[in-house]
Amino acid sequence: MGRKFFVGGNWKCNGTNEEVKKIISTLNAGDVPSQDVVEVVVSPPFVFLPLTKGSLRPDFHVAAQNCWVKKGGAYTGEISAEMLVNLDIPWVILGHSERRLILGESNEFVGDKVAYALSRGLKVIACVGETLEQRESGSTLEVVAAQTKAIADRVSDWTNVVVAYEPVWAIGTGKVATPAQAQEVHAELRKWLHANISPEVAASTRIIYGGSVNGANCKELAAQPDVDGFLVGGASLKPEFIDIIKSAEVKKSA
Ligand SMILES: O=C(CO)COP(=O)(O)O
Repeated sequence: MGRKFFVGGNWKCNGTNEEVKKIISTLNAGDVPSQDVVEVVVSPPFVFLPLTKGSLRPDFHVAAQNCWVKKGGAYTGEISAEMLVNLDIPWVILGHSERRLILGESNEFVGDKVAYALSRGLKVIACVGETLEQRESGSTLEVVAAQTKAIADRVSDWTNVVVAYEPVWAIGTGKVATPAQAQEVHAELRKWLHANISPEVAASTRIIYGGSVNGANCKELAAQPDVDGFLVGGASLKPEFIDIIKSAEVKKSA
């Protein structure tokens, strides 16, 4: 089954109203491959979701960066999956390492969030990835498998899940994983899905890479057989995000 290339832009906690408008107008003017070739999803901070959704070109979609683990209610400061659905926001990023590590979200909590968001009809970009210490101690595969298992234990339909492999040591550091390093973990993750879920889910689930992706390194990464796209942080705020979207062409000609 063909996996459509996927490029997500995670704006994280950045931007003013004016800056967001500027980013959107750059994106809207960008010459990119068609939706048959690449799926593009940008993720502004919550407060800019309506502005972004209202002014972004229709072939690009919008994601929230997080949502609450269950139905909304007395949870001060949280945003529920229901609210995102109500605003017609189709996607949500869950389990980003910044939330796992800074806000203490456990594998189980992230798994619960993914399951709840999917149950409300959202599509999920579920993030996994090891720290430098974990990589150096040789436990990368064990860590990403445990993170993925906590999701798999709670989710039966993977149609609306994109897995983002984001090694923590590569995020915001300028220290991108080599194409071989990314390919190795992506292939292992796919093997894990094959063995623990099904051959169909392994073949059809997109596994995208995140961590210091930019306009210069994206093509080589995109050429790896198990790299199905990117989740881009810093460079998604810049015009080079368009070049990263264009790296989908590498797949088309492969
Ligand atoms: O965390 C990331 C995307 O979610 C990656 O961030 P950078 O591209 O800034 O390294």
